[in-house]
Amino acid sequence: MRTLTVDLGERSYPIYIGAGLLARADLFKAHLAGRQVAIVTNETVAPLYLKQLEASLSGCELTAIVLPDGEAFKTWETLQLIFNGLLQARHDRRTTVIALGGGVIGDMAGFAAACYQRGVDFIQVPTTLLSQVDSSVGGKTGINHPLGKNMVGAFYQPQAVIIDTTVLATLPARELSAGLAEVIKYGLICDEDFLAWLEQHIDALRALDGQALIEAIERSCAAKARVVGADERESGLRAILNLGHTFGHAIETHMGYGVWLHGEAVGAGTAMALEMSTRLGWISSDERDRALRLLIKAGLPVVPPAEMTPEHFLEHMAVDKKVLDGRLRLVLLRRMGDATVTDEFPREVLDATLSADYSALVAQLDQ
Ligand SMILES: NC(=O)c1ccc[n+]([C@@H]2O[C@H](COP(=O)([O-])OP(=O)(O)OC[C@H]3O[C@@H](n4cnc5c(N)ncnc54)[C@H](O)[C@@H]3O)[C@@H](O)[C@H]2O)c1
Ligand SMILES: O=C(O)C(=O)C[C@@H](O)[C@H](O)[C@H](O)COP(=O)(O)O
Ligand SMILES: [Zn+2]
Repeated sequence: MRTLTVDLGERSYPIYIGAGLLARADLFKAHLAGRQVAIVTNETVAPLYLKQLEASLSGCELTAIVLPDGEAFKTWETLQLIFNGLLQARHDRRTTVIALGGGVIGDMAGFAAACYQRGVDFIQVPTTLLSQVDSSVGGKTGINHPLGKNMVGAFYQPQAVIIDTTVLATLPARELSAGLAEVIKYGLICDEDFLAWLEQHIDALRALDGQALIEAIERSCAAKARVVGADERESGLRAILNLGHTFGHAIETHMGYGVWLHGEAVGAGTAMALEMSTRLGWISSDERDRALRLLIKAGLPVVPPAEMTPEHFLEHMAVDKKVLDGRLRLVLLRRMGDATVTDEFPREVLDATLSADYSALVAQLDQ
């Protein structure tokens, strides 16, 4: 087992990474506030892993809250189902909420924990690659609004993150690729060595090689822990974790939540951020192409949806959480492995990025 720490003073917590950790009763029990535990999961994950987790929590007073599955259910209405489950089973302030599932479950269960009786403890047990490398770490919790992604939520840190890598065996290939978008993100924003490692190991990761997965998860979580430890509430540096997300969130909102997976939208959004960084002269077209090849090898889309016009993008991007005083701020690459958040770009470069021909960009890659 590998153990990392998210260093946030009195809110610091461990991230445990290893094969078979769902069976480690000792890890779970070390982080419970009291005897009451509410497991929040969904109708896909419950039949696969709920019994295993319940076995590790023997002796606890358990409630399982099983939600409908999908990004389209990351809503107020579903949040209310969590509160109904907690109240019906008379959960008190010493309850621990355990999120068992992907990022949708983790974000919602964390937000419910932040709100229930003004805050109860929670533990993240992420079961998708995306949630193991990104969403379970750092305390961003929340739900979507029809007008914008993750627009209602709270910063609320878990007590621990327990990552069992064996659960990835049942993850659909499309979801694995979506997770790789966030893994590649870390290489691009802050770790060029990791980017080179990913180029060497992308096939092994897609083939679910256990050692490669553990290394990718550990390096990703370490990068995220470093950034979050330096800027928990995104007053500056943390925004680099949003590479590709301003464009990507526009795609998710415009297409309807769940039509494009979050990781897929981040893949295409990252291609747009790479293109804009190239047009600004910050990275070369060879460097852009190198990153595009890796995204494609990971099984990700790098061409935004054909039905989205520049005007559609601009409309959705105007409600991005990084907008300040009406000014759009974007995460772009100054160099490979070095991201920055900036509002200093000519409007024409943004317009050119939004109307660029991404299919042509892909077509020239192999020529
Ligand atoms: N809080 C953050 O910092 C943060 C970071 C990145 C993404 N997010 C959010 O995370 C969400 C995306 O998370 P996601 O990609 O995990 O999607 P998800 O939670 O929808 O899970 C993807 C699918 O995989 C299924 N699944 C989960 N584990 C499985 C397993 N082991 N075997 C088989 N099927 C399994 C789920 O039921 C679902 O159908 C988005 O809402 C995004 O906004 C949050
Ligand atoms: O943890 C962060 O900070 C991130 O930006 C991670 C992103 O991958 C994630 O999608 C996050 O939910 C986006 O946050 P938002 O504040 O832009 O909604
Ligand atoms: Zn993301």
